Amino acid sequence: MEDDKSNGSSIHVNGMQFSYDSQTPLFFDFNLNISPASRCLLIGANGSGKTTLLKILAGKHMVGGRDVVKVLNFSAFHDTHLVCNGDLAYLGESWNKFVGSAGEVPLQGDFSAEHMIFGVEGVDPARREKLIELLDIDLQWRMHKVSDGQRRRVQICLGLLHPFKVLLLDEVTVDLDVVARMDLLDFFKAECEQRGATIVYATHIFDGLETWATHLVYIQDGVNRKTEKLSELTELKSYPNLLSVVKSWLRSETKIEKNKPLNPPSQVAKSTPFDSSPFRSSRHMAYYR
Ligand SMILES: Nc1ncnc2c1ncn2[C@@H]1O[C@H](COP(=O)(O)OP(=O)(O)OP(=O)(O)O)[C@@H](O)[C@H]1O
Repeated sequence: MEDDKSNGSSIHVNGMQFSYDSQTPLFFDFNLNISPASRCLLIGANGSGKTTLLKILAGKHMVGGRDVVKVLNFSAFHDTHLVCNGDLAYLGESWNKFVGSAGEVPLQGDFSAEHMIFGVEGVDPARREKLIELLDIDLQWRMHKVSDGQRRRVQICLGLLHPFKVLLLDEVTVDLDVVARMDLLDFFKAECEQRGATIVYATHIFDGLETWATHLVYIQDGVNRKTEKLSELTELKSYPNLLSVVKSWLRSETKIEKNKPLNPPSQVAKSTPFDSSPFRSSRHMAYYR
């Protein structure tokens, strides 16, 4: 019988292991629970594993069996309807390099914002209008001629057209001006409060997030160091803001790394016959979904 420990979590990761190719595992026995309707910040130094974790949660890497990485109680990788029906949405790397692509091959063309946004089928017209207005998109924009921030707005709009249940954001506000960023954060907050959506947001920009986020997950070198409600974060009482708290964590992290490695040698990957199996963890398979 299936052992379900997700306890109603929107996101449940149980004993996850993941490594790129035959490298030392980035994640080793990684666990995570994120409750419905939470707005969770994913925090960590450069290279700590935030993007990789979000991609795994988005079903882009096949990791472990069906019960290791679960979103809305389904397997993030195997249950493809999660992404197809829009319940699970991921907004990650920008279109700066690839306006459109087939795998890694960029497709070049003259697309208008209107062409892209109205090309998405089954969308509630009122939601579409609201997003176009919120993101201040000019439907006549030619996608190969607009600025990075304008292109990013169209990308965000496309990603939000369907009313997601779980949204994974990998630093999507970096190209946006301050007004667009704050409006978007307000929109996300309303989506969680009104529809019970869950958001995980990886960022290095903490401005305005103390009152926006409900939870925080802090990872260091693929290790879940802290999962906490923001209201229960004791450090926020002794530091002026979240930025100072995170700065103190990352500074002390450098000292830990200098003194001892986080992963004991026993956790370092050994080459096994499974490495050459087509069923090992693989990012390549995700390109064909
Ligand atoms: N395609 C890849 N192949 C091999 N190693 C990779 C690949 N992508 C990421 N890594 C490694 O995995 C680790 C985690 O990278 P990841 O991009 O998840 O970090 P991050 O926390 O998102 O960093 P940042 O804050 O800089 O965006 C890094 O050490 C990185 O070098």
